[in-house]
Amino acid sequence: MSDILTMAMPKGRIFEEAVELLRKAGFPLPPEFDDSRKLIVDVPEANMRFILAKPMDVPTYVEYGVADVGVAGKDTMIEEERDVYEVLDLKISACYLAVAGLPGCEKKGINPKVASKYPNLATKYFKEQGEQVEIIKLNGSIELAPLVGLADRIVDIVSTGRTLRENGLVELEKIVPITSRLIVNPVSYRMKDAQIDEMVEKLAAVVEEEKV
Ligand SMILES: Nc1ncnc2c1ncn2[C@@H]1O[C@H](COP(=O)(O)OP(=O)(O)OP(=O)(O)O)[C@@H](O)[C@H]1O
Ligand SMILES: O=P(O)(O)OC[C@H]1O[C@H](OP(=O)(O)OP(=O)(O)O)[C@H](O)[C@@H]1O
Repeated sequence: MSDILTMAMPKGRIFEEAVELLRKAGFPLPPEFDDSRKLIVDVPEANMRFILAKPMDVPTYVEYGVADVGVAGKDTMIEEERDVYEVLDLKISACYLAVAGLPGCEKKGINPKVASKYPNLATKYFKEQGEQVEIIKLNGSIELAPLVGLADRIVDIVSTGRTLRENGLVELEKIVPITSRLIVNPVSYRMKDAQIDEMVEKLAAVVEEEKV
């Protein structure tokens, strides 16, 4: 009998799509899984334990090895720069990161303010662009910042573009496309290689099938 495999799952919007993908790949996740408030769910039928974390924290749980594998948005991977392997693009929860602001905001003066939930990513991006900016870290409702004069521009996720549109903001530059990834702790990959390879193969087959 092989060891139990612990998987860190992001709560919130990625969760549902990730669960669907796992079920399609043949992992027998019980119906209670879908709307439980439990943070640790054992699935003995799959020889797995699931831990439910805040999306931005998934790479941390995997880096420290309390989870062998995890599902993480590419945005969190770029922001957190954790020491984990990214083994598969699950192609779920697609969106992108962009710079946005009020029309005309790109002409603002020296050291403009940029609000974001992704301070490391935003710092790196503007450095690469050769532009000096002041980053203001916010935790949500990023689009509010330029509307009330807290920031000149924002770096945030865009999906349908509805939040930008309904707040009179315009997209200035696309930074990077985002999807969720299967990530693995490097030590777990050595110790539980057969189990993890099997999981990657099963999920990769479903991702391939789902391709349009
Ligand atoms: N429209 C979208 N807005 C935000 N994130 C999206 C969107 N579409 C896909 N994602 C993915 O979902 C992840 C965020 O999920 P979610 O919004 O549930 O968590 P959160 O940012 O912690 O939200 P909250 O703080 O509101 O709980 C992002 O890391 C990104 O990879
Ligand atoms: O392009 P759209 O389809 O409008 O999606 C993008 C919006 O969704 C996310 O916010 P979320 O709903 O997670 O709330 P938050 O601002 O509190 O993070 C993101 O930060 C944008 O605000």
